[in-house]
Amino acid sequence: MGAIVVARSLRRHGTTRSIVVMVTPNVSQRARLGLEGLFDKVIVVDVMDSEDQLRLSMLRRPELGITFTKLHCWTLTQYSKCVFLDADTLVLCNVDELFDRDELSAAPDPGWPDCFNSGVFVFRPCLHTHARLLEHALQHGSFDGGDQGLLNTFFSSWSEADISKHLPFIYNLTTSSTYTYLPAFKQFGHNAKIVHFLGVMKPWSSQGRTESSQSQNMGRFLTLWWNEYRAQKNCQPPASEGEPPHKFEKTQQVQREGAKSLFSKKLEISDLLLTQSSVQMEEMHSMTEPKDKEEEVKVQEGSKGEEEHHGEMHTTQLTSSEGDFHPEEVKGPSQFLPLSHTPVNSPVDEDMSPSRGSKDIQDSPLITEGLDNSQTKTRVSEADRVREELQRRQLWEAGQADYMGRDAFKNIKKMLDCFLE
Ligand SMILES: O=c1ccn([C@@H]2O[C@H](COP(=O)(O)OP(=O)(O)O[C@H]3O[C@H](CO)[C@@H](O)[C@H](O)[C@H]3O)[C@@H](O)[C@H]2O)c(=O)[nH]1
Ligand SMILES: [Mn+2]
Repeated sequence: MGAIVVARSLRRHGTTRSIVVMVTPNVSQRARLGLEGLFDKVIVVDVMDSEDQLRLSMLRRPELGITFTKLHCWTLTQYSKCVFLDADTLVLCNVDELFDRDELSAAPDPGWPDCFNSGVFVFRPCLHTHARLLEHALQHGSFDGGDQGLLNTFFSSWSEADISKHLPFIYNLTTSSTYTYLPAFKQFGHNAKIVHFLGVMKPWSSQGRTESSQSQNMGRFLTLWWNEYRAQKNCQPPASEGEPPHKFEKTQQVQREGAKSLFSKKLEISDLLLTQSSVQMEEMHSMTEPKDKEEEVKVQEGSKGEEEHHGEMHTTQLTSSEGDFHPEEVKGPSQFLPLSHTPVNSPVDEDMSPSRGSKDIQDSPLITEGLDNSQTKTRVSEADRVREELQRRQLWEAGQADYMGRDAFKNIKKMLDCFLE
């Protein structure tokens, strides 16, 4: 879903460069066909995993080991220069000027601004660099277990050597900036060129609940993301079904029909996902609905550049560790909780321990029809609990922690102690 949005948003803003996606072999044929309708090229690469579980667990993101797969981008030597975009980015305007930069250009990471964030970066494919990167990985590993730690120690002069390699933050505006530095976000946020939904909560996993100060800020980007995703549904199908793959149909009304039926439908996106009630789907719809005309995304007629490659491209990566992605089965904002990602680093108290929050539910099947009443109740209440945790995390991330209650210092300390042990 992320990769689709990246491609669509690049095209919407008239990129003249080729758009390429790297996928791993476990991405289904069907999903690849969907991607082929949008990307100039779908390139299959092997999974590379740092398998550095210790460091990744420090980051609380064990799933990020496979981001080593990104390193394959240096093998795309049919292109002379590329811009890598994470699959959780959304392009807000034409950013082709990024190709004026040189390797390795990237924006600061908001968590440690002397490191660059590896969700958006300019690089030059080169087999020699690729080999050196792998060698570096073997010798030194990655200090955070993911590609970002590795790339930062490899391109270690980034923070000091050449200011032209520092991309402005607006090329990689991470969503956390709304609560880490809200006044700056208010002052400069409207200049954003690429939004990056960094962190455990992704647009496709969010419930779209943005009641806090985030609602006017990130909620807007979330709306744009969903509009872009839904617009896409009307502009394929893939080449094999007759339609020119890159011809977009004019204007798309946001599709609403069908969303309610999601509840009883077993979706195959991942067995880590849990459907939610149709009532909440309705809520989600109203949250993501454009609030005013300005926010409405208009789909312009456009076509993929016919020119041959200019030796440059945008690239993004998609891997899927679980099951197939069937775009056509998703009718609107998804109502899924990414259980593997659930309450990672929000403060924990007795009732909210990660084991209760994720493991139990991970083990339970999807909510489906045909369960007897008591079973249904148990599972629904489990779903409620996970939902509650997710809401709590969102409030926490929006700077609205319940400091007097469950997010009290003693609970935070307990979690830190547990983490440090
Ligand atoms: O199952 C997965 C997981 C990741 N990815 C790709 O890898 C990227 C990075 O993962 P993401 O969840 O976006 O990581 P972030 O939350 O952005 O975390 C940070 O840390 C990661 C690990 O170092 C870096 O890759 C990111 O660029 C950096 O922003 C994704 O966008 C995808 O392109 C997949 O394709 N499939
Ligand atoms: Mn990312």
